[in-house]
Amino acid sequence: MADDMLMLNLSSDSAPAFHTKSYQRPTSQEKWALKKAQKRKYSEIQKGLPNKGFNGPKTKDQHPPEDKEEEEDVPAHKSPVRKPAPKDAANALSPETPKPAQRSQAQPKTTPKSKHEGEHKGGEDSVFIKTSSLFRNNPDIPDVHRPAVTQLMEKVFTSDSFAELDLHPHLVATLTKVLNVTTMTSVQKETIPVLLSGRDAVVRSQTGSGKTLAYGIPLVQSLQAVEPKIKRGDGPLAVIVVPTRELAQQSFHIFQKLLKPFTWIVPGVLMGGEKRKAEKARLRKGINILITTPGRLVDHIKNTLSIAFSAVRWLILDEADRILDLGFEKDLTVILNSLNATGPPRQNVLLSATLTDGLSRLAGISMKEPVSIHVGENSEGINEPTLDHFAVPERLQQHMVVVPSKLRLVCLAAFILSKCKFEKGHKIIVFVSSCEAVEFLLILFNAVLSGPKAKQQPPLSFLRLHGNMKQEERTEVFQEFSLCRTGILLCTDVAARGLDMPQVTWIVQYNPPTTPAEYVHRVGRTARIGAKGSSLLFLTPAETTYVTSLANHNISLSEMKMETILSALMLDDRFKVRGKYDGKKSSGALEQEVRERATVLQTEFESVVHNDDDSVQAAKRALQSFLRAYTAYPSNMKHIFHIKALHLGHAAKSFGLRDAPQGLVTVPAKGSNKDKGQAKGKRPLKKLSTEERVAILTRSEYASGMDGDFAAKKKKKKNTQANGEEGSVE
Ligand SMILES: Nc1ncnc2c1ncn2[C@@H]1O[C@H](COP(=O)(O)OP(=O)(O)OP(=O)(O)O)[C@@H](O)[C@H]1O
Repeated sequence: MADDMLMLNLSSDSAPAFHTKSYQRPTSQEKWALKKAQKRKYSEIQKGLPNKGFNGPKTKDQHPPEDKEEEEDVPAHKSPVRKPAPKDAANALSPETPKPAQRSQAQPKTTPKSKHEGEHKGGEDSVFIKTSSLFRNNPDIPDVHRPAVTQLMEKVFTSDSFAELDLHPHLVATLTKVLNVTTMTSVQKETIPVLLSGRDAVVRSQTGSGKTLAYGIPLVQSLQAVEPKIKRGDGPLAVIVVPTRELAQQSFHIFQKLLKPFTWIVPGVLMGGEKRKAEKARLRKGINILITTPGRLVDHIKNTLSIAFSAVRWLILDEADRILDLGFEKDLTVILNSLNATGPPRQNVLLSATLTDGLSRLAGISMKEPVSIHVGENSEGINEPTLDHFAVPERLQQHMVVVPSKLRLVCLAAFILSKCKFEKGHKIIVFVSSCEAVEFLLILFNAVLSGPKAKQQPPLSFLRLHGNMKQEERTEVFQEFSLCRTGILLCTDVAARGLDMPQVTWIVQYNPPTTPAEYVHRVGRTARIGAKGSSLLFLTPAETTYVTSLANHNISLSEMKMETILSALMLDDRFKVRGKYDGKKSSGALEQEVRERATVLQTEFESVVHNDDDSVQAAKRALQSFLRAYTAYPSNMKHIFHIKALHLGHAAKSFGLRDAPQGLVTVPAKGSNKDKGQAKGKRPLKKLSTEERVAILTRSEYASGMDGDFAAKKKKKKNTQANGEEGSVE
């Protein structure tokens, strides 16, 4: 999520604490694993091998191996030598910031410099590695209650061909030759005749069932038949609103293909991140099928004189429930007011895999007796009337795993290794709750799982996609991941809706989504159009009732065991502690060895994070953004996801931090530069209602990528008006 909505003041005084008292000592095996990792790291450095990690000099908390000291898993507030850290994550979001003077007093206490500095002499190249016990002090993993669920089934394909419809022969030929489709999917069979008859429609069918062509085909059929022939100069006859830039691009490419035989109809796309001047020029020339993200369309409605809606006959809201959502409410009102002010009678179409009747009635789109098309039916073949029950693809295998916070990072890494290193042909999307966490994981995984030490040829390929990236990069990544056969995409919910990336085999939800609908869309990036696919949802022991919440929407998950996932580390000799596993050991010994290897991996992550101050700060930012996102669960989910239930120290561990950082706050330090820009009109997150928070987070994630920076726009507008350019934002 965009950083700018919060005012952060991440204190940098996070020198790892050295506890003088043990809270609970690691087991001898864990010590062994630690020693092994330390020894290896030390000898690597002695040999002059490059240190793994982010660039930058070694920090002063690197000490010779003889100085090593196992970091105990002492809850922050039990440390006898430092200023008490917040007991829980909720406190970490408290706006109380230690005053600089207080901080400097606290500093010597947190790092017993004198002791280590002495021993550090002559140890320029040496390293001190600490890791806390990963397998101690974790909450018990409860038995997960999985209520019986009748999964809704939707038949994807029919045996009916497009040729049976009353379509222009060139359109049918294009479907066959250019788009390689001959028989209709269920949603297409039900929707195309309705739309060809001129009716409004509310369409719901599972993800990856062909909804784009379900509205695209009748739209093109109807526009190509308009007499006299449509001219560019007629302007938009159809407006298609989608929530993200990538989806806008994807839909635009489909229309380019569909319109091949009808060259006089011009499609065009408007979206944030593109040059407005170029878009305005295209609008002036004429776009007949306008595909757009809401924010950018509003931008043009307000600022582009050449945009006119007098000819609009179609309004299509793809991913309609997202567009009607809190975050886009205002934009949609502006769009509808503008469309309603002028033009002929309009055909309105709303589509989504998770559209509920209530929502479509709320739309305020003055639909004329819309036809409800719901492809879903239950296993008895009866149409399901309760519309907050969602269908997921039949060949999607859904799993969940319960992982204590401290083990989340190693468990995710082990899962990725198991699929992408030890099995072949996997293409994975990992959903994470914030842009900062995506950035952080990308750097960390590239350093540890994919770096030269991984000795993997070709190396694991990690990509990332989120709303804070530049548009060119977003487009590049989207295309690259769409085309690649294997790889891992780390992303936020910006990639959750509508994107059709072929051959994705696994969807991992590292952070659970805020609504069951978002769950459905995320997992829907795999198992599309009748293909197989799998998904894995990470939950902490405190979050397992989420399974019941999903069951209430007819979503059923099977459980995967964390130990099974971690056991993939046995295949990777990089993490071995006591030599090659011979496969004849007892299950107890195996379990122990898996734990040791997990500890070695965590140690690697922590040493990368603590390699320099920049990376520590990146980890803290990621942690902070994770905590912030955690506050955004709606009130009906707070019994499952409550910030107060998080253990800050354990959460910090999942970001490779050895300690719970202090001073994570939501208001700026007085006098900071950020303060000046952000204090205006922006309140600390903590003071917002949950509804407002959800709206901001949703909007910031989706909109950060699509409607540009309104402040910048306003400023520019002022400048250009001063320069005599009427109404221009360019
Ligand atoms: N009749 C068809 N036969 C074969 N493939 C089809 C057919 N119609 C669409 N497809 C393909 O199915 C895939 C999914 O289509 P589409 O993206 O329109 O699904 P969707 O229902 O809109 O999914 P989501 O709900 O995730 O947005 C696309 O690759 C598309 O080319």
